[in-house]
Formats: sequence, structure tokens, C-alpha cells
Amino acid sequence: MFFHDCFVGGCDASVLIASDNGDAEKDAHDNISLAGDGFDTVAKAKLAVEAQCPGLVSCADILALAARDVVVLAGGPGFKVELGRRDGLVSHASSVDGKLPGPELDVTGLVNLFASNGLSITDMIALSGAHTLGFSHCDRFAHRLYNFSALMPVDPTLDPAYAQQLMQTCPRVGSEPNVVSTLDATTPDVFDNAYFQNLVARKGLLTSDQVLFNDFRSQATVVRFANNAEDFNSAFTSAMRKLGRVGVKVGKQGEIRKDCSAFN
Ligand code: HEM
Ligand SMILES: [Ca+2]
Ligand SMILES: [Ca+2]
Repeated sequence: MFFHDCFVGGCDASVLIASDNGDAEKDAHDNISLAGDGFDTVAKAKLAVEAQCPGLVSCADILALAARDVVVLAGGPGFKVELGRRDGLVSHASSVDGKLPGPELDVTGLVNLFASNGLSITDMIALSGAHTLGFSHCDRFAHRLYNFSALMPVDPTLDPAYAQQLMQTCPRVGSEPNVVSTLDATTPDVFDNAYFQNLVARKGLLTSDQVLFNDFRSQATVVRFANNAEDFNSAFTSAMRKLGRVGVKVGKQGEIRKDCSAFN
């Protein structure tokens, strides 16, 4: 959620706005699968903070802190979060188009999108390591199993046994739209560097994951993170801090929302 917020109009909690007409950022296709639990958690934290010191802590800052806290709760590294973001004044579903990476992107596409937000290729690789946690719906990667190309239905960069396993989870026909697979095949609920070890073993779920190992520009960094958890942790925390600076609003450019899901 923090990532999807920061890449659309900066880290300003625009992703949290709810609209009666279904035309806020959270209603956009790329955001529709953001977990309801995430929105609930931010709302609860906001209530607790408002009770102690009303009107002082922005929803954008709460989102940044919550992103850090979930990493720590899942066994990942702790880090200091810079604060002082103001909450944005606009949120349109149409603003999301083209701002977030699709799962089919190659390294060039990923590098360009992250560069447009001031993030390096190393930051991009480290942040992709967030896929050490969580799930993806079948429709985001099923093309790798059934229609990769005319001659090769299965993506040849996918480990064959892993591909078989994914086909069981996501059958070509009759798959429920809500079926998911874990993004990290080995430790989906632990924040660790197993995601990178999986990429080396050709068990990256999304195209955008696996290309990080396959492409010579990112391979050495993937191997380094796979072999050295400390290297990954420090690159991840540094990249999260940089992500948290994207498009930050100050003064009249924003406000401190009373309710994270509505403008004041
Ligand atoms: C590098 C480009 C990225 C692409 C193409 C990408 C794409 C995706 C896709 C397609 C999903 C599955 C969505 C679904 O089907 O529900 C997903 C899930 C997820 N992504 Fe990314 N992502 C990228 C980068 C990031 C970054 C930078 C972060 C955070 C720093 C992140 C954190 C997550 C998390 C935590 C999930 C799991 C959500 C859940 O289980 O509810 N991703 N991503
Ligand atoms: Ca935003
Ligand atoms: Ca993991």
C-alpha cells in the first residue's frame, strides 16, 4: 500500500481516500487487490494516535510507519522512518494509469519506472524483495503457464516442477478469480531473503520477479542478496527510506486528515 501510495502523486495517503462513486485511486484496477486489512490497520492506528494528539500525525506518515512495522513483525529489519508528510488533496482512479509497474514488465521497464521516482536499479531490486511476503492472484502470472508464446506455452525461465505446482493451484479453466499463490514459494510469511534464493532457483512467481535474475544488469545484485541477508536488509531499509521521500507534500500542498479515508 505504501508503494502504491508513493508512486501515485507521492507519499500522501491518496490511496486511502474512499469515494462514493468508485473513482478514487483505491478503485483503480492496480489497487483493487490491496488488502482490506491494510486499510483497517491504518484506520485503527489513526484513531489511537488522534486520541493522544489530535491533528498532528498525517495518514501518509502512519502508512510509512505501518509499512515498517509489518516488516519488523514478519521478522525483518527495523529502521527509522522519516516523518512530516502531509496528506494529499486529490485522489482519482484515472491518475493510477501507467504509474505502477505491471507484473509483465522487463528490467528496462522496471528501471525506467523506478528511475522516474528517483530510485536506482539497486533500490528497485531491493524493494522487489517485499515479495518475500504475501500473495498474487492467478491472473497476474497465468500467462507464464499457458500462453507464454506460440511455440512455448510455458515460460522456459520457470523451474518445471514449480510450473507444475502453479498449474495445480491455477488451472487453465475453472480457476476461481480469487485463487492466489504465494509470491515467495518457500517462506511466504517471513520477511527474509528467500525471495532472492527462489529467483536464483528460477522460482520467481511474476515475470517482473524472475527477470531480475535473468537479466545481466540485475543478476549480480540478486545473487548477492540471495547469499547475504545483511546486504539485502540494508539495501531494503535504505530503499524504503528513499521511497518514503517520493513527492512528499509540505505546507498548503496538503493537510493532516482527520479521517484517512476522507479529505477534511
Ligand atoms: C517491482 C515492481 C513490482 C511489481 C511488478 C509488483 C507487482 C505485484 C503484483 C502483481 C502483486 C499481486 C497482486 C495481487 O494479485 O493481488 C504484488 C503483491 C505485492 N507486492 Fe508488489 N510489485 C512490485 C513492487 C513492489 C514493491 C516495491 C513493494 C513494496 C515495497 C511491493 C509489495 C508487495 C506486497 C507486500 C504484495 C503482497 C500483497 C498481499 O499479499 O496482499 N511490491 N505485487
Ligand atoms: Ca499518493
Ligand atoms: Ca519470505
